[in-house]
Amino acid sequence: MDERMTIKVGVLGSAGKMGAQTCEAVEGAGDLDLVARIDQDDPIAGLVDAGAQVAVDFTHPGVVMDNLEFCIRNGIHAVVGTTGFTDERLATLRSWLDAQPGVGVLIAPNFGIGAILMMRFAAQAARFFESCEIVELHHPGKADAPSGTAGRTAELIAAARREAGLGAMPDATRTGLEGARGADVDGVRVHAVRLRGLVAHQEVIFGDEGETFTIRHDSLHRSSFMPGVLLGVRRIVDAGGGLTVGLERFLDLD
Ligand SMILES: NC(=O)C1=CN([C@@H]2O[C@H](COP(=O)(O)OP(=O)(O)OC[C@H]3O[C@@H](n4cnc5c(N)ncnc54)[C@H](OP(=O)(O)O)[C@@H]3O)[C@@H](O)[C@H]2O)C=CC1
Ligand SMILES: O=C(O)C1=N[C@H](C(=O)O)C[C@H](O)C1
Repeated sequence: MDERMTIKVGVLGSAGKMGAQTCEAVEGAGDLDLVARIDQDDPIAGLVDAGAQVAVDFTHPGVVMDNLEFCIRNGIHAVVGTTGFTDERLATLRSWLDAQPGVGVLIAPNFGIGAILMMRFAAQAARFFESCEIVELHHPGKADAPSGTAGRTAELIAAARREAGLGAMPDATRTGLEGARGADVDGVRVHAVRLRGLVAHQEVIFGDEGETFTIRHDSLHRSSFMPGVLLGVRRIVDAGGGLTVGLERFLDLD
């Protein structure tokens, strides 16, 4: 490919588990050019010096907003896998992007194609079952719980239940140790497992009279996220600016 046609990519969190995998994937893509590796102690201005058009962020919920403020202000598109995006944070991003027309940001709770389908199928199934709980399972190096994916799945299920007119799920628990019933995310119970040997896994379990229905997704290696990351990089450049939440928006699922 003509070098002038390549997309110049910088990676934030480049020494981390996902950042390192992303650097390798970008270097292996003929249409992308890895121009900057930025980790904890490197100045983020390196993105501008290197002429990055797109920054991929796999850092930490505590620093990602500062990174995005910098990228947007400097006209650099961003593809973000880092977790921790509340409605309030998304509103802040929209206001920053309004001031920089043409700059695009993709926030993707999960880049795994199977994980996106899991979320989609869970939302479809939600209205047919009285009960639903989520079990997410990850490596013990994960800083946040529950996972961003589990939070997003719970929100999608809750929205589908509301639309179908379903009320609260049955649960007779009156006593118990704190945490035993997991976290309540929009009325959906989410349980987080942290275990050596795991990468990223999730089960969505539905139940009703006489039957259960389980949807399970397993990321067995971080390479599973890379086709989604590269797709996000390619699509954000032509997205016309603004905020996109969820890689499914680029997958033509409907
Ligand atoms: N959307 C998706 O599909 C996926 C999302 N994730 C999410 O991505 C995030 C990163 O995960 P993971 O790679 O496992 O985490 P790691 O802890 O392995 O990597 C994070 C890296 O970012 C570095 N870092 C911290 N602050 C900055 C900063 N200001 N600028 C640049 N780099 C910085 C860290 O340095 P130091 O260690 O010194 O702090 C570390 O090297 C998490 O939020 C995780 O949940 C993970 C997998 C898939
Ligand atoms: O930290 C991880 O590893 C992962 N984080 C994301 C999340 O919190 O949903 C995506 C995937 O589950 C891996």
